[in-house]
Amino acid sequence: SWTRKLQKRGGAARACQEEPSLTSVPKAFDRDECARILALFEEAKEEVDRRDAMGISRRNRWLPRDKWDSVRWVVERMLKRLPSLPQMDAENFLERHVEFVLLHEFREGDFFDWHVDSKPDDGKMRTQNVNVVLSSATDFEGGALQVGSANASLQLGDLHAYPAALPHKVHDITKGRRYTLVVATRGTIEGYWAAALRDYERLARELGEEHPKLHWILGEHLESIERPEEARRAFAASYRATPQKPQYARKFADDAAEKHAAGDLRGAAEDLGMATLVEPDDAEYRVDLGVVLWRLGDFVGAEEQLRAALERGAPEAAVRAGLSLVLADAGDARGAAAERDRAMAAGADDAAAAFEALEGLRGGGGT
Ligand SMILES: O=C(O)CCC(=O)C(=O)O
Ligand SMILES: [Fe+2]
Repeated sequence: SWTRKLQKRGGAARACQEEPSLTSVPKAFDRDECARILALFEEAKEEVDRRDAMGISRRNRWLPRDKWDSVRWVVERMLKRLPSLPQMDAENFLERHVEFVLLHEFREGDFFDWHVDSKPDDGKMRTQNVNVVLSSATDFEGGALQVGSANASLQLGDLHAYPAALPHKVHDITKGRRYTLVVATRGTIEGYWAAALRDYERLARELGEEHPKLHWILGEHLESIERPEEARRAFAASYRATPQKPQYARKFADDAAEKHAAGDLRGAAEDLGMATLVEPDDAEYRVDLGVVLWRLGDFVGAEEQLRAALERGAPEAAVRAGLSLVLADAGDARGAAAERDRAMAAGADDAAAAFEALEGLRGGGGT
């Protein structure tokens, strides 16, 4: 199935041109119009939305559906200025293509970390986000709206549209208040998810080292389209890009040790696989993974990990002892003998101890 996946990927036509991601119309609404839009929400209930784990801190006011007639003129303007939206009259558009109409308020200290508002399997078919800036640039500080790698302009009345599936974030607001109108639209656009995946891959590549969450978003997407191996790599890249990377790797290795002790070899191999992806240069995790793969009967994988461990400075006598057992089990008696000799030459006592410990594991017991 691996090769099939790879073929599918390689064979897919690649767009040679990047999708337009953020469309901006400066001053699409004048000062009075912005005030009128704000006033539409005067009676709406204020909801404090604080979800730390998701990087959300803001206030929401939802426009109830029975008040949607009052934003028809706003939607009309959007349709006129954004020709890429499905064109029809505003009433129909609201009826068919609008999921919700929302006012965002960000106060000092608020933020909205990297996220996407659309997933292929969420059943919502949310496509474009349409935002109107309802505060003057002098009313607040910070709060940049970053859409992919671009920053949207934040002048009063500016109109922005971008794919809901394109990672975006509102940077920390350091002063004042920042209001935006959010109109969530849905539709069916051919190629939407293919374009989204290209964006995820590009952003992970270009910004991922500074913004680990972009790898995470890519990983979740790959998971949802059933590409679990690639998803794991993306999650590992996310851990790798954080300052806590050694702790994450250690945690995976510790979990693996527990699973190994409990006889869950597959679980242990998976966790150690993550540890080696998060800390590719760590010799110890490779030794552990090599041993688990050997016990699982994956001799090719085991040899690969043990040799990689040697290259990264793992204790030679013990690791060559392991290699010798792996090669013996793989049916390579000559290779096994050669590694045994090298192990003994590197340190007879250490080699003997390693042989004993590993032979103990081989009995199928060990625990
Ligand atoms: O700038 C804003 O408040 C909008 C940000 C956002 O995440 C959205 O509209 O989906
Ligand atoms: Fe969003």
